[in-house]
Amino acid sequence: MSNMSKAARTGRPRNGAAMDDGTEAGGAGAANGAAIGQAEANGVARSGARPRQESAPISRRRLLGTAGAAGAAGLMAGGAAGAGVAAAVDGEPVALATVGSAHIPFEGAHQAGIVQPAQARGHLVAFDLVAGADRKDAAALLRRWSDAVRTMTAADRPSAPAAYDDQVAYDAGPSSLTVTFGFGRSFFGRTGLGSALPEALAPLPDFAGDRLDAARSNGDLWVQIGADDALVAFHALRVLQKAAGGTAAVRWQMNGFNRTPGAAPHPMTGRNLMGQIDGTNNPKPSDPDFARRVFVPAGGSPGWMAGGSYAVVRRIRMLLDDWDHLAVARQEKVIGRRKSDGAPLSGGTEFTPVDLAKFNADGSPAIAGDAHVRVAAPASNGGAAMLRRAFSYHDGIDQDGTPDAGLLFVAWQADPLKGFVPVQRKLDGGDGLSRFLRHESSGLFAVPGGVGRGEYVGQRLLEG
Ligand SMILES: C=CC1=C(C)c2cc3[nH]c(cc4nc(cc5[nH]c(cc1n2)c(C)c5CCC(=O)O)C(CCC(=O)O)=C4C)c(C)c3C=C
Ligand SMILES: [Fe+2]
Repeated sequence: MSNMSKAARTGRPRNGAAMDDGTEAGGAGAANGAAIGQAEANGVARSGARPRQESAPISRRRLLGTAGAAGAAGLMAGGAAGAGVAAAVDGEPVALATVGSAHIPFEGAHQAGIVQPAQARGHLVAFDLVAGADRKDAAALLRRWSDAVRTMTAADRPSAPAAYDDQVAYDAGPSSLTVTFGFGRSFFGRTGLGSALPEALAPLPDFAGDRLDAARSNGDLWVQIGADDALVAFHALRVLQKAAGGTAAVRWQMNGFNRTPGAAPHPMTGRNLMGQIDGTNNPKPSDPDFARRVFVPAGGSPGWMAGGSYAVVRRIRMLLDDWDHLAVARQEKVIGRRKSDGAPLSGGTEFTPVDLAKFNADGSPAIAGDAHVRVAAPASNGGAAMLRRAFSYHDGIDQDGTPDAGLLFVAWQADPLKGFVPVQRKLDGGDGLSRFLRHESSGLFAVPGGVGRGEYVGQRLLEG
C-alpha cells in the first residue's frame, strides 16, 4: 500500500496567491437547459451556462512558455487573448479562463458528479481489491482517494508541485473536476461487510439483447471522473490509480466525452453520436419528486446509503453504419423526436411535453408504438424514472471499418428496481432503437452520500 503523504498524493501547484477578481464567463455554455437548472439547484457557481470563475493567476513564465509553443506572434495579435498575453508579459497575472476556473465542491450532502452537467471528458474505472486486502485496507484507500479528490477539486491548491506529481495538469484550474465513488456487490463479500450489502445491489436481470463482456462489467469499486479539460481528467485518473497501488487494481476503464463548454453558441442540450439531442426529458432538481427518485432518503435502508444513489453503468455500442442508412424521417420516428431541434413528433418545441395520446390526421399515432420516448417514458413504466448522465465514447475503428462508438450510459436512481430495471425490460423487446444498439458491458454500484469536512467517502459503511 502506498505511504504517500497527502500533499505528495494530491498536490497540484498554483503560482502565487489567488486573485479573486470575480472574472466571469463569457459566451461559454454547452450544458443543456435541464442540466443548468440542476447545477444551479446544487449550488454550483455559474456564469451563464458554465460556472462562475474562481480566478487564479498564470505566471509570466508559464504564459510565455505557452506563447512560445503556440506561436507568440499569433497569441499577441489583438482581441481579448492578445490583451491577456500583453498583461502577462508585463508581469501581471491573468485570470484562469472560464473553463479552467470552474469549481465543483467535493463536500456536500451528495457526492459531486451526479446532478451537475456531464463534463466534456469522462473516465469510468472499476477496481478490484487485490488478494489479501481487507476492510481496513479498503478504508485506508477510500481515505486516500477522498483526500486526493478534495485537493484536486479545490479552488485553492497547494503552492508547490509534489515530488510524485506528473504535472500533467500543472497549469490548469479545477475545470469542473468531479470524482464519484461507488461500491459493487462483490466488495461486500471481500471485505466481510455482507451484512451491510444493500438489497438494491441484487444483480441486474439478464436482458435478451445483452451481449455483455464480463471482463468489462461490474467490479469491487467504481470511480467516475469528469472534467472539462482532458488533462485534468487524466491527471485525476493517474493520481487515483497510483494511490490505489497495493490495495486495488484496475479491472476495466472506459473513456468518454461530451461537447466542450463554449462549442455551441448558447446553452443547449447535448447530442449523442447518432446526432440526436439527448437528455431533454431528464428529471430536474426543481421537480417535486427529484430527490425521491434519485437519492436514498435519510432513514432509508441500509442506513449508510442515506443521501446516496445507485448508478447503473452500460457501455452501449451504437450500430452507426446501420443507423446512418436510415433516412432522417425514419430516424425521427424511431426516437419520437425531431433530429434538428429535439421537438417531440406530437408537436411543439424541445421542452414541450411529449403527447403520447396524439394521433396524426391519417389516424396513426404521432409517437409510434415502438418509439424510444414512448417505450422509455415514466407513463409507460408505472412512473419508473432515472437521471441519465452519459458520456459518448469512441474506441477506434474495427477491422471491418465499423466504428467502435456509442454511449457510456450512466443512470442514477434511489432504487434500480424503480428506475433502470423496469424501463430496460420494456425497451429490451419493444424499442425501435434497440435494433441499432448493443449493450456490451454492465455494472451496478452503490454510491454513498457526500462527505463533510475531514470525512472520506464510504466512512459510514467502513467504520459503521
Ligand atoms: C434503460 C434506460 C435507457 C436506455 C438504456 C437508453 C438508451 C439510449 N437512449 C438514447 C437516446 C435517447 N433517449 C431519449 C430519452 C429517454 N431515454 C430513456 C431511457 C433509456 N435510454 C428515457 C427514460 C428517456 C426519456 C423518455 C421520456 O420520458 O420522454 C431521447 C430523447 C431525448 C431525451 O428526453 O433525452 C434520446 C434521443 C440512446 C442513443 C441510447 C443508447 C445508446
Ligand atoms: Fe434513451
